[in-house]
Amino acid sequence: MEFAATNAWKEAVLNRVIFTNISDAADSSAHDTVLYVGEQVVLDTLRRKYRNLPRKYVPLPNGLVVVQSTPLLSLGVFAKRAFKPGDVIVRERPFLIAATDINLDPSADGKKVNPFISNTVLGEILKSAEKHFLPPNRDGFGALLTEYSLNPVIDSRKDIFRSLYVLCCNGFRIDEEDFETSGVYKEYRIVSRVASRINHSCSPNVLCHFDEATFTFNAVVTRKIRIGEEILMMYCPLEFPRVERHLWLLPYNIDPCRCEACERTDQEGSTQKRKMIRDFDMHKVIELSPQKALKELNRLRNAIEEEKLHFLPAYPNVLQSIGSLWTKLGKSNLSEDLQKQADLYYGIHTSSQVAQR
Ligand SMILES: C[S@@+](CC[C@H](N)C(=O)[O-])C[C@H]1O[C@@H](n2cnc3c(N)ncnc32)[C@H](O)[C@@H]1O
Repeated sequence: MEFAATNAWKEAVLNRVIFTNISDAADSSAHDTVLYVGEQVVLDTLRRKYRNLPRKYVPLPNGLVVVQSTPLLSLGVFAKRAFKPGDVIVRERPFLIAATDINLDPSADGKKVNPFISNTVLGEILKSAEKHFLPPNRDGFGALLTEYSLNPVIDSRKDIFRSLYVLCCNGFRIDEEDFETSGVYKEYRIVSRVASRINHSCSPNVLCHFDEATFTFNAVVTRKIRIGEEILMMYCPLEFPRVERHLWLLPYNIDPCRCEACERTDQEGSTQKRKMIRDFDMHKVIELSPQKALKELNRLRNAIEEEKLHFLPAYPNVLQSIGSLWTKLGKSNLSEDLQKQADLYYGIHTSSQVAQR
């Protein structure tokens, strides 16, 4: 259902779009001066949970990554040095957080009812919202709409759809539970300068999360990254064969996925491994003899490592289980390293409320 975009209505929704008016170049003293135009409910709820919101954050040193052209499509983010699992490679405050699922009906005077506002209305709102941006953020936001995302429909109504398209294509989704708001919001999308350029891979090397307390977006390394390698995240669940992944990826304008895992010739082998990872039953393993259990767990571990799916929560579980079995078999020396590695990956997960595209 389309709503007439009355001014009052637009105003009501505009108040539900958050801007972090801080430039990327800001030094730490400037973090106190973050100015939010708009939604108070979110901030008030978060303030009850965290004192001094938004907290200062420790910016990463400059020059860890660079945005440049990628064989995948248009631009991507690349490592300027080597990284190891657990390293934070991107940390930044988004310059836009917008509710993309808003339960408001203009005819009901801004109170509840219809689940979605129309794209035209949201597009118009975002367009007017841009006026509030600091100049560097406005430029950063504008630069996100590169030729890769233009299509005839967008092109013909560029003025309205431009911002909306950036939000959909370059934004990360964070759900209501991440914000712990009660009330009207179900979903937000956040847009930032570097992270919004991170492309998708079916064998990703970072896990992304949004940290509420500092209002920062973070990308944590999940497997070794070489200098010059592209930083890649997942846009969809990955324990599925290529055909299924490609269906998941269509809404992200990825058709087809050109990542290393999808370009590999041995798709049959990959499909078998991913199915095994998806269907693996840890409970059944417990019933096996230690030797048999070890064999099964090592099969799972190898499949995860060969498919480069180290980000999966199952990975530290399997490392820890193999370690416990070695201890049981009297070889605690073998289990120590595994436990260390498992702890590292548990750490990566607990710090990560995963942000999705
Ligand atoms: C969030 S943007 C990533 C940055 C984008 N490449 C740019 O130049 O701004 C997502 C878009 O990048 C492209 N993309 C990302 N990962 C891809 C992949 N694995 N294969 C093909 N295209 C991809 C798609 O067009 C997708 O809609």
